[in-house]
Amino acid sequence: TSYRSTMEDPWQKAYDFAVTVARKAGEVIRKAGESEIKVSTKSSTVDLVTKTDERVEKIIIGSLKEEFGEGTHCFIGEESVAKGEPCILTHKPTWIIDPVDGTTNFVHGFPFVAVSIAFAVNKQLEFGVIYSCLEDKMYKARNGKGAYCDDELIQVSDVKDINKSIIISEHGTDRSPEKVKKIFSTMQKILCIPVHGLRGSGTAATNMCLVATGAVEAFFEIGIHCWDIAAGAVIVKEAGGVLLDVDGGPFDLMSRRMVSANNEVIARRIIKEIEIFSAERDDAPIQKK
Ligand SMILES: O=P(O)(O)O[C@H]1[C@H](O)[C@@H](O)[C@H](O)[C@H](O)[C@@H]1O
Ligand SMILES: [Mg+2]
Repeated sequence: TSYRSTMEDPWQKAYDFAVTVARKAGEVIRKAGESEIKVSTKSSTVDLVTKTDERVEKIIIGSLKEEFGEGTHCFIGEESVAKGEPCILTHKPTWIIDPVDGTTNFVHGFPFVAVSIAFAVNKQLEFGVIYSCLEDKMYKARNGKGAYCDDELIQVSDVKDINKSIIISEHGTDRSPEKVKKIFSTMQKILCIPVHGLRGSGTAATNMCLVATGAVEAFFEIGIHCWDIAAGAVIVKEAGGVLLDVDGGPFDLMSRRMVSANNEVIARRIIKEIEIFSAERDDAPIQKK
């Protein structure tokens, strides 16, 4: 089935609502950061989760269900998937949510924490909203309508010379020595091209906003999940940037890997240096126990 609305601008209401919900969620996160944070772990001892992640996801999904009806819209949320909900993108209108992107930052008071909400229909991303709640910056973009930070149009940098670039990557939460070795080997090669600098904010969502505003030229990572990058993908694209797979092929939201850049020249130059390692797809069938 293909989902279409008869209205001229079918998803404007959903887009506006997402901005309101993201702001509300960010306020909850900001307040929660003022008191003691209780930390648990998920896939590894450095994959952190807090009560706030779970609470904020419930608030976001609860508000969206109330507004758009249960049944008709689908939801992929980081904490719901952690609890066993499916992570499969269908043609149905689907919300892809990371309630707290940068949970480690949140726990430590490192000032980059974002709420990421994206919306896809017929497997195409329609819009993305990222609220960097400690900086109080609202990033948003709708397919074909430009990208904004606090209502100001944003644009990627026009640097084409890799020697004049800043590149972002992250280490992720899988610390198996072979993977860490590849991550650092890639970083070493990029640093020695040389580039002006290597950075990392600790959240994929914020990193993609930094590409979109032109503060950096590219952000790439293997091991991220669809909820980390779905909203950012629309924002980067609408700011004039490009998205590619780490092997140079087309970007695949569920593949756990991505290069986002200001242009294809920079993206392909980075791709030449990336040492690829495996990460199981987000939509891989769940292993029967
Ligand atoms: O788990 P949260 O939602 O904080 O998200 C992840 C970040 O977005 C990654 O870039 C980053 O590399 C980490 O994998 C981190 O887990
Ligand atoms: Mg995340």
